[in-house]
Amino acid sequence: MGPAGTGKSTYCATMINHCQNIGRSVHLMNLDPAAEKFEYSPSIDIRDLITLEDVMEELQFGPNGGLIYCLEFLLNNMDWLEEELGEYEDDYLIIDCPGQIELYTHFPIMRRICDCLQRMHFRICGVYLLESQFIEDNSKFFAGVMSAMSAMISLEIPHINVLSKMDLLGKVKKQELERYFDPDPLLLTDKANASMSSRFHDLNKAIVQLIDDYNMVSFLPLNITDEDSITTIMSHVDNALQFEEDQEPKEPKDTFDVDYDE
Ligand SMILES: Nc1nc2c(ncn2[C@@H]2O[C@H](COP(=O)(O)OP(=O)(O)OP(=O)(O)O)[C@@H](O)[C@H]2O)c(=O)[nH]1
Repeated sequence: MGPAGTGKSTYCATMINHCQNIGRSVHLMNLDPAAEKFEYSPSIDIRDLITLEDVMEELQFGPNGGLIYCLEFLLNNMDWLEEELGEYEDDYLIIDCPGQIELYTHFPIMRRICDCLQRMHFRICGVYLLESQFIEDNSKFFAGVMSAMSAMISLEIPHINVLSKMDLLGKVKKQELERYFDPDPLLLTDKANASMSSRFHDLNKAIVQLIDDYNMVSFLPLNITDEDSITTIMSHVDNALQFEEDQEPKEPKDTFDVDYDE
């Protein structure tokens, strides 16, 4: 998951490549009805069920409304997904999600998709990508972290934050960068305060406190050409999936239905 253009499809391709190299059986599932091309062709593809282009053309929806419609359509046709998933019981699926963050933050759509997958006994781990450039601007970083936190809270699945496109961060000093991998909340607040009017200092402090309470300020760096960073992310995903396996089986909560026409 993650905002548009943050590198989700590239992440998926990198991870699939890595999994294939270490001999894991892995497949790509595409949940973006507007996706155009992939490095690996998806084994399961929402576009086989519905495409954004068709919805926009036939129902005269705009791109965002159309996307919501497509995912609602998927939710109303989960037997299609169940059938597609039938043959992948013991394999890893990497799910490439759309970049509209409202799907994770306030629409319950992704939550309901996760609930359905859990009912089918899949264990799920969320990986949320933010671009490394976010750390060059503190307020941008806060906004990104809060969108990641919002996704974590609404999906209620193990959640890993990843900083993508690390190769583009040439100019940032190493020590400054490390601050974001295991950040000190006080330093983050000071840095934000330094560039903002004193009117916002209490707000900055409260935000940093909140994101620190949820342990959301920690990020794993992803450099797609660096095997170590890929292996580290993979091992966090493995730990999260193992954690899920060790939990008592739980009946996922039913989320409320929303009438989008209204
Ligand atoms: N330099 C650099 N570019 C990257 C990296 N990852 C992705 N990109 C580029 O960023 C652009 C967007 O990458 P995608 O992987 O398509 O991003 P996405 O999040 O799937 O995009 P949407 O599905 O449109 O939201 C592409 O031009 C990629 O080549 C990276 O690690 N480094």
